[in-house]
Amino acid sequence: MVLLKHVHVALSAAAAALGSALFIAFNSFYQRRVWAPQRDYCTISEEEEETVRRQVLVLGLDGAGKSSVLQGLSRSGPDTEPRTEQRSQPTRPTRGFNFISLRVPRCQIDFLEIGGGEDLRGYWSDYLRRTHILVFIVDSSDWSRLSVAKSELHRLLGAEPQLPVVVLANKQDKAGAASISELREALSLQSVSEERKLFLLAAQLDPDAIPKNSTTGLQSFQDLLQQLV
Ligand SMILES: Nc1nc2c(ncn2[C@@H]2O[C@H](COP(=O)(O)OP(=O)(O)OP(=O)(O)O)[C@@H](O)[C@H]2O)c(=O)[nH]1
Ligand SMILES: [Mg+2]
Repeated sequence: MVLLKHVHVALSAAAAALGSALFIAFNSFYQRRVWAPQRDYCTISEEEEETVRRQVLVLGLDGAGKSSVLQGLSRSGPDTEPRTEQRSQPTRPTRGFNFISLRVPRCQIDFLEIGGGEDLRGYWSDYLRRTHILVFIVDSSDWSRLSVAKSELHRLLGAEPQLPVVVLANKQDKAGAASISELREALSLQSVSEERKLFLLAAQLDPDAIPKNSTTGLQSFQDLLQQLV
């Protein structure tokens, strides 16, 4: 059993590594076609080729809402209301990685999610070095695992002391969800050095409520990232 578990973890790691390599190769090869919020696809002109690329690493425990956030970002432009036909699709646990690219003025932001399952968390820090911003997503209603989220977050903070961090307090729509001030305390954010750029934002991506209520927090999140990149 132990051997099988090791083989499984090794295979997951290999899949994540291979996935990342393919992701980089794919992006280099197809960098002339990127998704733009206001247009379906745009071809980058010579002038636009000076656009900088930034990587945002999206981490957090399994089920926190990482894939849902990426899906939400790819569905809504800067000021578009969610449309009925753009209802979110159910997400599945990410077993390796997941990515999207967003085009904002003068910048292409590559979002890379690594799955949050226990067997994948050990590989998170391998991806920090190439990252410009860390987004750490927390399920605000999952009180029983806030302490695990806290240790994982502080492990990452310790590994990259300079990296700007955005903590997204997701699932604010759920009954009993921790408030922003409760999360600041539960995640010990007050102990983080004042020199680090650290932000705590609320979000709610309830797949059933989104078409009715466009206040998901994703717009503020995207605006903040644009400021940081
Ligand atoms: N009520 C509610 N449900 C949410 C919210 N965000 C995500 N979910 C649901 O939470 C579940 C897990 O979301 P995912 O986006 O797959 O979570 P993940 O962080 O990508 O998980 P892994 O890929 O396993 O690491 C899905 O059923 C989502 O529909 C939210 O803000 N509110
Ligand atoms: Mg996922």
